[in-house]
Amino acid sequence: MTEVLRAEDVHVVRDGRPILQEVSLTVRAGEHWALLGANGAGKSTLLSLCGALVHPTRGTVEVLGRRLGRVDLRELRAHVGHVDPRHPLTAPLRVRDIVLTGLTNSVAPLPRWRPTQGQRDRAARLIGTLGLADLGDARWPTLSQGQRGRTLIARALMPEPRLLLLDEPATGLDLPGRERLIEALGALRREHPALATVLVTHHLEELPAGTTHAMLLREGRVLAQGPASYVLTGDQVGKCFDLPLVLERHDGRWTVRIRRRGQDGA
Ligand SMILES: Nc1ncnc2c1ncn2[C@@H]1O[C@H](COP(=O)(O)OP(=O)(O)OP(=O)(O)O)[C@@H](O)[C@H]1O
Repeated sequence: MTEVLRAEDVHVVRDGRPILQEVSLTVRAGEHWALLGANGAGKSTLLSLCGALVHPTRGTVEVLGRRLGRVDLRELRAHVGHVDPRHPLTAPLRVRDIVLTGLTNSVAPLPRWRPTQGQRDRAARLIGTLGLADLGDARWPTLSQGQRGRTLIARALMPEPRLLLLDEPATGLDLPGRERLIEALGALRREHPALATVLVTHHLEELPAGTTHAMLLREGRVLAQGPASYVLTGDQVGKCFDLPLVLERHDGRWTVRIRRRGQDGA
């Protein structure tokens, strides 16, 4: 399968402090990675490297076959969908216009830029896939947090990226909002089988059933990585969060709870 991302022996140092150490990761087309770890473990820093937002201090990162440090990061970023929960939009734009700004990589529509009919059709299809078909004309300030998140995912997909990065996309969503997001990610994966995704979260309940791989980060180092069913066990996730945990998987989704003394064989 085609590699979309390869990080080798990456170190990131900030203010003289190691943030990531000896991190290697390869993501291939069609793979859906979960990046898990406690607060401060280095997840967002690793996602920034994947999105060509920062350079490693040491080691190599290749995004879509191009080595960071040898190519124009801005040009490379245009080919990676990065869903930023802090999207700086305040204007009351309509959902369909926000989604189209994914093509110009701008917060607001560019003054003289006009989308083609084909681009409009693609925006409408993505809006449908993300479960927003009835909201194409709705304006940003009237959207719920979950609807905003799904709008931004549709926006990130407009330029047909091969890699989609999601930083805690379910944060702040209520239960229906979270489930709609997970459903939309499932639909996306079915409709775009070659798309690769990397999703950062603290919560295993937020992982879609289609998650294929996982990486556990602890204090800037990789604790475990590989196929999700191998990595996401009570023992390994427990080490990651420093808690005795019991993990269960039903219909592809995960639940987790603390293992009580005297229960579950402890
Ligand atoms: N530019 C920076 N300068 C100094 N320290 C930084 C910088 N960026 C991140 N850090 C530190 O690096 C560590 C890892 O940060 P990062 O945001 O990658 O962690 P995270 O796993 O995403 O955490 P969270 O779950 O809290 O979002 C933290 O201790 C953070 O304070």
